[in-house]
Formats: sequence, structure tokens, C-alpha cells
Amino acid sequence: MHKDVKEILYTQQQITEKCQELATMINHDYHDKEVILVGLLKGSVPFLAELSKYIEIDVTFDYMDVSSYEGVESRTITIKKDLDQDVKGKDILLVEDILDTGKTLTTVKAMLEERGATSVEIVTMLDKKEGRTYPIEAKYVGFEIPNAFVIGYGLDFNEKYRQLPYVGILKEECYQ
Ligand SMILES: O=P(O)(O)OC[C@H]1O[C@H](OP(=O)(O)OP(=O)(O)O)[C@H](O)[C@@H]1O
Ligand code: HPA
Ligand SMILES: [Mg+2]
Repeated sequence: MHKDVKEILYTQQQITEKCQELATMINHDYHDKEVILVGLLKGSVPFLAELSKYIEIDVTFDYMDVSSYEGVESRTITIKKDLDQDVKGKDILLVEDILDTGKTLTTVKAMLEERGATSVEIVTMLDKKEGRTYPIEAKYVGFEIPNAFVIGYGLDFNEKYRQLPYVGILKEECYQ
């Protein structure tokens, strides 16, 4: 275990089994549709890679990289990398590592709906419900986690720890 990890929450094996379960639901729900899996960079990459191994329906992949800022009266989002394709009339499944305040996914979902997507749903590996400040829920949730700062399996602190093959809680002394 990495020296900065306080506790492992989910092992590689548990994450793989959860990806199989989630993919089974997605295969069922989207069997007659052609889905675009949209990974939000950078955190979603390991989860998207594992989940997609078990998806049997036809899907295509695309990626977005956004950063959002909270102003006094408004929320602005900067698109650092946009999708390669037009989503009008398409079924979109947003793939995330974590749903925390909900700011990122609320903004991206609204943006894709405005562009005319037929449906925009969310699959997230982790759901930190206590962190939520925006009223948004994911259709598919891997694990509900406590209100702690987590790293690994794509999740970073200051861009580090993304490569860890498990999800763990970061020691408080590393960010205090
Ligand atoms: O629900 P929220 O409060 O919006 O938080 C969740 C988002 O924050 C993190 O991304 P980050 O902006 O750190 O980018 P990264 O994926 O490159 O780490 C995470 O990967 C989610 O995208
Ligand atoms: O707990 C977290 N860890 C890493 N990145 C995050 N982005 C939102 N919440 C988290
Ligand atoms: Mg991050």
C-alpha cells in the first residue's frame, strides 16, 4: 500500500466486479441504442477502461475536459477539450470517477442537453452523497463513499496517485 494511504476502500478485484455489475445493467438498458460513452478527463480514464471491457452493446468513445469556477452570482465552465462529435439526437452516458458536489456533472449534463442530445445519463464509480451541493444523481453508481478525500483508480490529489490500482483514503497529514 502507498505510504500516503490511510485505508483502502475498494480493491482492484472489487472494482472489477462492480464494473461487471454496472456493465450488465447498461447492456440491458441500452440494448436497442447506440451509446456514446463520454469520459471526463482525466479522472475517469481507469474506470472507463475497466467498465467498457464488459459492455457488449455497440458504443463509441469520446472525451471532454472541463474546469468550472464558482462566481458570486454565476457558474462558468471552461472547456479545455470538447467532444469530437455532434451529440444532437444521440444517447450519452457520462462516465465519471466521482460525483461529489455535483458541479461538474450538472454543468456538463446541461450543456449536452442544450446541444440536443436525446438522453444524458451518468455512470460514476464513486458517489460521495454528503458532498453534494447540486441536486444531481447518477443513474448507475458503483460505490457510495463516506465524506473523505479519496485517491487512486484515476482520482488525484495535486495530480498524484491516479495510478494506484485501488481506491483509498488519503492521510490527512498529506493535505493539511
Ligand atoms: O462533483 P464535483 O465536486 O464537481 O467533483 C467531481 C469532479 O472533480 C474531479 O475532477 P477534477 O476537476 O479534479 O479533474 P480531474 O478528473 O482531471 O482530476 C473528479 O474527477 C470529478 O470530475
Ligand atoms: O475525494 C476526492 N478525491 C479526488 N478528487 C476529487 N474531486 C472531488 N472529490 C474528490
Ligand atoms: Mg482532480
